[in-house]
Amino acid sequence: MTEQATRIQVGGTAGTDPYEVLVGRQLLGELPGLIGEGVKRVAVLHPEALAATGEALREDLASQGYEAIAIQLPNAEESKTAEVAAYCWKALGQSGFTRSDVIVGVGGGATTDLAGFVAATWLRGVRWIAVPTTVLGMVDAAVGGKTGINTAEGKNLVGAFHPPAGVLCDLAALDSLPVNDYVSGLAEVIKAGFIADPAILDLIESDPEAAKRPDGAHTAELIERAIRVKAEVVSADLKESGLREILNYGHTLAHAIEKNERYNWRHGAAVSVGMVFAAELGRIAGRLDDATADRHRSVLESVGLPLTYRGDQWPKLLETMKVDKKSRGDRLRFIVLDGLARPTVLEGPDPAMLLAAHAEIAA
Ligand SMILES: NC(=O)c1ccc[n+]([C@@H]2O[C@H](COP(=O)([O-])OP(=O)(O)OC[C@H]3O[C@@H](n4cnc5c(N)ncnc54)[C@H](O)[C@@H]3O)[C@@H](O)[C@H]2O)c1
Ligand SMILES: O=C(O)C(=O)C[C@@H](O)[C@H](O)[C@H](O)COP(=O)(O)O
Ligand SMILES: [Zn+2]
Repeated sequence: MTEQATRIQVGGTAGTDPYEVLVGRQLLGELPGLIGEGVKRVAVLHPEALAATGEALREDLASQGYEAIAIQLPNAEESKTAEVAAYCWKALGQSGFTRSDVIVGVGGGATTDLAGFVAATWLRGVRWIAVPTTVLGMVDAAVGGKTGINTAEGKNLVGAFHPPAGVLCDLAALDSLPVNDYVSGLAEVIKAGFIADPAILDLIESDPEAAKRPDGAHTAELIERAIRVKAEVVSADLKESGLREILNYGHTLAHAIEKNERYNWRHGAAVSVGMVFAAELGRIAGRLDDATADRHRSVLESVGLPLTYRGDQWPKLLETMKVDKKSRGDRLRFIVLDGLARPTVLEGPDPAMLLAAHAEIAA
């Protein structure tokens, strides 16, 4: 039985299909409605860490009459590869998966990115539903239709825009999330605070310890506020022709760090360092005031997120940043702040400026 849930609408503008993000508890009763009529097969893609959850969901769907299969993926970034996508395509092919069948991705952002990518590519696109089970998945990855995998050259370099038919954020899933992964997700929540909704920062600063816990006083509000920021942006600009770039705040450097660490750093940890870098860049460019730049360090540190990265890696990071999706030709582009909740693009910054910003995050 579905309890009362918060419903946040996404899309429905500029020819895109609308869908809802539900936030609450015991939401799986909503799944059959989202799967829709005339569906014969459902594939549940889940990470190894959620083997029991994935199997329980498969059994539940089978008991409702679907031909349900579970496809187990490696945990975390190991699932975001061409090999794992090919493994899924094979499983779908062997089960006779057609265009009227449905994929359900249950897991963190890595799982939903991969599940969405498999849905986007199988038969050139089948319906999919996201059931995010991490903070980061709920507030960011499962919402907005960016799906994809990593390649040897960089993060998320192959993918497609393929929005889900619905997103079910069951807050109870967060109870089993390791604290390190919980905190990693807070980086994207804090990002939403800096680019659009400073009330998020106030809530975290009022009790950083509570912000790190699923039973914290403001957990649901923080998650819902961050989802609303994301929903509003992607509804206005699904394919990142402009406004959506603000969601990439901190990501230019973050993705380079993740690649440099062979994807063994959590995305949120890298985004934390990337936001400190972007704040320094904004400050050095004369756009961001000292207080707001310093606030990045204090709020990120208060929940235990990293602020620095190995200083000897700069040449490699700079090289990797050139294939960032915001780059145009040889020109690097960064999202910086003109002030709190005033994101903007910094085009082709002077190399000396980049080096100076790097000095501020170099360990
Ligand atoms: N598509 C987008 O718009 C978008 C946005 C932000 C991030 N992302 C992507 O999301 C990924 C990061 O996602 P993440 O931070 O959720 O990490 P993740 O998916 O790697 O999950 C972290 C770990 O937690 C495990 N896990 C997941 N849910 C659990 C639960 N409830 N209990 C116990 N363990 C659980 C996973 O198996 C994994 O080992 C990155 O690949 C990033 O690029 C995508
Ligand atoms: O949804 C977006 O747009 C974002 O930029 C959100 C980011 O948090 C997310 O990590 C996204 O996957 C990055 O996109 P990319 O296009 O830089 O790979
Ligand atoms: Zn991100």
